[in-house]
Amino acid sequence: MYIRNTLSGQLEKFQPNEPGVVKMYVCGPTVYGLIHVGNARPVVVFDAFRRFLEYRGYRVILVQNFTDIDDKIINRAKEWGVDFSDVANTFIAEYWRDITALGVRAPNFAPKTSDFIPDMIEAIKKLIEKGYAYVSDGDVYFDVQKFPRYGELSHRSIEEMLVGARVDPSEKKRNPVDFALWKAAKPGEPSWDSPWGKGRPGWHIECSVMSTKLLGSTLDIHAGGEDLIFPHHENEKAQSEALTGERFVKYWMHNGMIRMTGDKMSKSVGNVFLLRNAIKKFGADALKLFFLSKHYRSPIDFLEETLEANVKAARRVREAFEKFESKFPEVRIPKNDQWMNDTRAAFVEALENDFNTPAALALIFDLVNELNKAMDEGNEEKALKVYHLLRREFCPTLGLFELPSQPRSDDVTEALIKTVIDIRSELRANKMYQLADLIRQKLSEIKIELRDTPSGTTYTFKEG
Ligand SMILES: Nc1ncnc2c1ncn2[C@@H]1O[C@H](COP(=O)(O)OP(=O)(O)OP(=O)(O)O)[C@@H](O)[C@H]1O
Ligand SMILES: [Zn+2]
Repeated sequence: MYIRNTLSGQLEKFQPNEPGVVKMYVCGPTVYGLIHVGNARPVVVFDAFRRFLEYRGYRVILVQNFTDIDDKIINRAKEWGVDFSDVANTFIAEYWRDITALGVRAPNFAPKTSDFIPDMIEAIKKLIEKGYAYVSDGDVYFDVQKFPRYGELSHRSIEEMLVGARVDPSEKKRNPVDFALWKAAKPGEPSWDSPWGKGRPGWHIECSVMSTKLLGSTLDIHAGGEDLIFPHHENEKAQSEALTGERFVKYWMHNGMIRMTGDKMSKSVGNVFLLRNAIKKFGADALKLFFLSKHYRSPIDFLEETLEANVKAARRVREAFEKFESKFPEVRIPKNDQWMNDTRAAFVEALENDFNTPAALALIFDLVNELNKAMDEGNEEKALKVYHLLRREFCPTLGLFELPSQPRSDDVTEALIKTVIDIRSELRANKMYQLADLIRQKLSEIKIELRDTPSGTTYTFKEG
């Protein structure tokens, strides 16, 4: 199997440290709000990758953290007049709801920052002892100049970083590129006792500590969105390697960004489509097809047309399965043969090439056509073989079609809205504007927004 390692920028043969075992860490969400479609991409992609490793016989130990101490969480807690942990625990619960609705398997461990504070303090103490970190007025910083390989992952030099760095004269850092390991407490913020006074850990140290505590000093795979390469992963790497003297990660995998209206879908930009609304509108399988139809490293634009095509594709697969299942309600297992082995080999070959899910999906769709053809021709034996590979091996390996189909804004709803729009257009044509406006208002109350365009009236579901 080959994986493109962000560290080398090359395709590399995959060989975990311990034969047969894969230790994998994925950076999880900062829990101060509901997750959006962009946040769901690494979750879906790396869940599928983990399933594929298991399909290939590896025992995978997957850790995905929750960042539950952060400025954004603290600000939200102040705004809402609750404790920071109430905000975090609320959005952790909401996260599980969303991920379950999406049909993604939970990681083996889901640690929270707040559960590992003593370990983080220990790690920071060691970094100071080893000369990689310094205390400055209650803060502790990592001294990047002391770590010669700093910049190796993001492929930039400290000089380049300095050009972009903001120099604040009140800074307590020696160098603007240095980053915080520990931040002194500000009034009204959650804080913990430490040798440097009350404070809280910086963002990067948490992932270094939680990953190595749970998985050991070298991880086989560290994954996350490419927006995390710098500074987050660069800093995690520097701290961890400075601490242990060993290589932190064998393979770094980064997914490309989901874009909306040209930019990265992001809470700070405000161009987000919440995952739960997307599941409601398109269904979990169409969404997963949307993520897996492009290579994990490519950017994808979140476009209605693309999603609609995925909805149709998902429906086509489901219909073929349902047809087979209604014809043959008993579970039957085909005898293995050369064709099945060759087909498996083609599936594996696609995914062993830097997890090329578009190629694997193309094979799945070809097989769906074969399934339909075999059923039409009454070739039961062939139909069973194709069905078996699809339903019990390939689709579960990518996490597809496991949940009961979820009615999105289903066909009946769609037809009803269109009928109402037609009646409203008729009213407008007859200058009965009051009634037409009443219809618009009533639809808006149930979160359906109408837009009159020169080519007719369109509608969207309002967020929230
Ligand atoms: N638009 C996106 N496309 C793909 N992955 C994303 C996108 N936005 C965030 N991610 C990934 O989601 C995971 C959770 O990250 P986190 O909670 O820090 O989100 P975030 O980057 O703060 O989101 P936002 O920018 O919306 O605040 C990370 O792996 C991150 O790389
Ligand atoms: Zn992280």
